[in-house]
Amino acid sequence: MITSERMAQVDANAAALGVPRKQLMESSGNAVAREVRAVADPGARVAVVAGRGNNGGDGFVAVRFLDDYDTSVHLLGREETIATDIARENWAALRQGDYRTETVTDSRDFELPDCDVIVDAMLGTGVTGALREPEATVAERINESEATVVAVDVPSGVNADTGEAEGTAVSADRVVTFHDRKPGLDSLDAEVTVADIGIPAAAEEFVGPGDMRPVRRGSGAEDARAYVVGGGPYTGAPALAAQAALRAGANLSFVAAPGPVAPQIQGYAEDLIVQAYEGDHLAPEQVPDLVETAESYDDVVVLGPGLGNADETLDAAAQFLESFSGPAVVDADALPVVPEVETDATLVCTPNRKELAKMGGPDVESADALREHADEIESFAADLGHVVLAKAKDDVITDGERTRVSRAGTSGMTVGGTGDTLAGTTAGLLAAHDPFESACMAAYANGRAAELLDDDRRDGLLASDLLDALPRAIWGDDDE
Ligand SMILES: NC(=O)C1=CN([C@@H]2O[C@H](COP(=O)(O)OP(=O)(O)OC[C@H]3O[C@@H](n4cnc5c(N)ncnc54)[C@H](O)[C@@H]3O)[C@@H](O)[C@H]2O)[C@H](O)CC1
Ligand SMILES: [K+]
Repeated sequence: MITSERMAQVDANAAALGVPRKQLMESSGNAVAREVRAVADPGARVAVVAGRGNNGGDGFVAVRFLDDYDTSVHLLGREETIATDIARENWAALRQGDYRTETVTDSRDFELPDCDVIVDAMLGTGVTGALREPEATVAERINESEATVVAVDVPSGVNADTGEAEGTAVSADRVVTFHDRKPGLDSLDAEVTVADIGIPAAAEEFVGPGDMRPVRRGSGAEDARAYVVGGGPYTGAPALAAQAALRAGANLSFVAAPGPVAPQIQGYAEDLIVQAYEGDHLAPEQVPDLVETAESYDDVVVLGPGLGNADETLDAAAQFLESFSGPAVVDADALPVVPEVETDATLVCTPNRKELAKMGGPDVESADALREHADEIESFAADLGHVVLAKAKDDVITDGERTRVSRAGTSGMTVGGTGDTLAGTTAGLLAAHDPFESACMAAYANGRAAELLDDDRRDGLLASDLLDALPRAIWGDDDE
């Protein structure tokens, strides 16, 4: 099963892998023609009713594969209003060939020709709301007709994700859908064929620019705040994480740190708000205040960077997670406590290979081998009940059901601190997005930031260099 949104992501990933959407459209149209062949013999009359989006484009392509049929193409709308280049190019191919085409701007002028098969290519996954005119009237005509109706991707007017229609919708005999089943098709009274359109498996397995759609298309959180609980023995880690959160869209980034190191953390960056607590390391007595602060401002917490592993600190980390119920990224020394606690918090855990083993996850022999253990990491995340972003050369991201791999990155990233920027980036995204998707996007963005700097930095990359490149990596330079 695949939702329309995930389909759009996979489609963009395929384009980045060298299989552009026009090529997919060619396969889709070919599959539609195959379906027509299954219901009618050569010579039969086939009317293709096409909309102005890519669903219509699939219909135009199908016509070129049906030269031994008596085809006619009915474009709903003026040709200047065809919405995409690839659909327009396929329309032009018909116009310049010897095909029967007409444009219909007023539904009152539309007469469905006598035909044996109707190809419904009016609207696919791009539908919003009830069918407008002329589509609504044309859908009624199609439904009154005796011809066999083959719908392209989804019957026009039906929401592919829910199966619901807000107004009139085409009632199809058959549906040719692409790549994978759509959740909304199961409830329909139609025979559904899933056509393989040649999307590379890598477009689904690997995180790509398409996976960045939630952040690139959506609006960020109104009031995203990050709250890094870190520092003590180390000061750079919390500063990097907190700055990365700002780069990933947080409006404010706080660091709660022990008094003696707070000025040093502040000294790295004027953009941070550093709040000092008593003592030289995190201890249980600080926890109630920290939890209260984080919860009262709906902060996304980053727990771990630079905390160290004093017994008291680990106890405090466990207590924090037991009483906190918001979203949090857990990293570094705080990771091993996660399996030991009962928590209502929504966690994204970001272990490296060694931290993964310390958490009770699979013991992976080398950083290069992480991906081979993806199934075990998935089961581990399912048992844990939290998202795991296991970081290595290839990152494995899983929520126990969905698992993806991010290959983005460079050899320069083995330098210290890149895990801290990853944790902070995850937090910045987690304020506005689903935890699994945030983890996928953060893994891709952190690696992509390094790729953007690779010409200048090579193996001399610093984690702090990533901060500058993160916004471009997140909001895009690599779209189709
Ligand atoms: N990988 C893939 O998913 C592929 C899908 N293909 C086909 O493309 C369509 C989706 O195309 P898209 O252009 O995004 O949308 P539509 O063609 O469904 O419609 C857009 C078009 O319709 C107008 N519109 C929206 N709502 C309404 C309405 N209620 N009434 C009237 N008009 C409406 C809107 O303004 C746009 O102009 C997918 O289903 C597949 O068939 C690719 O060909 C192959 C890869
Ligand atoms: K359709």
